[in-house]
Amino acid sequence: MTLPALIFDLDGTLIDSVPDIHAASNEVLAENGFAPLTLMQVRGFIGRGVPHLVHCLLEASGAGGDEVLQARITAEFSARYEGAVGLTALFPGVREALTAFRAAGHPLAICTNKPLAPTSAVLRHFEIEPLFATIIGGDSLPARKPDPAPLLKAHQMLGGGRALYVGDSEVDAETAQRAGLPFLLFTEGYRKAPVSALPHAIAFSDFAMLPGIVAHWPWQADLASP
Ligand SMILES: O=C(O)COP(=O)(O)O
Repeated sequence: MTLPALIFDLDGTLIDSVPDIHAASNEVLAENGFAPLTLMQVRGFIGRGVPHLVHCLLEASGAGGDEVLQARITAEFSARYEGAVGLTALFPGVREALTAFRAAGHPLAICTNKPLAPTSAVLRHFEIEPLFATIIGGDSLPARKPDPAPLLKAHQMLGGGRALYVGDSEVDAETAQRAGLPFLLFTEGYRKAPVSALPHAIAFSDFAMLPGIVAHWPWQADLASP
């Protein structure tokens, strides 16, 4: 019997990327004459893709609503951030959990709102890209999460069937709900609301717990799974 597919969000779930995103944001803001923002401010802007991040950067800098500026800063941020991985870390236990899932035969995928180029760069940096059969980025489809289309596409690319989505945020919880997949909430990521406010099947704080959770998943009782 095929083992369940596991689909992962990236930022705030597998990787702690805020320091690099914060640094690239402040460099681009400085080049355009704006003051730096705090790490926690930028952390709150992550999860809905680069255009949303840049929109929030400009709003917080008192320059929202300028579409020409938005387009320029989006291009400048993308160029600066792509390949900026030096301050990014895998969350503890991620490499071990992913390696164990792959060795056991679980089909693995990523469904992130981060564009494909920086996604691939960071996965190559940590030498984990070959573990994933499918990678859906924020620029893979016309729609981004919380639209369910990217998650449904990742699920389909893995052959459908039993699957779980693992993520850290409000966006991920809504996406899983709309796609009809059970959602596993990693509590140490970038969510803004309390755990209780996010619809989820189970919450976990340490990737060392994940193999046990998946191995004992109550599929029969899980009416949400397709
Ligand atoms: O907003 C982004 O660029 C990426 O966020 P995600 O990996 O949590 O989807």
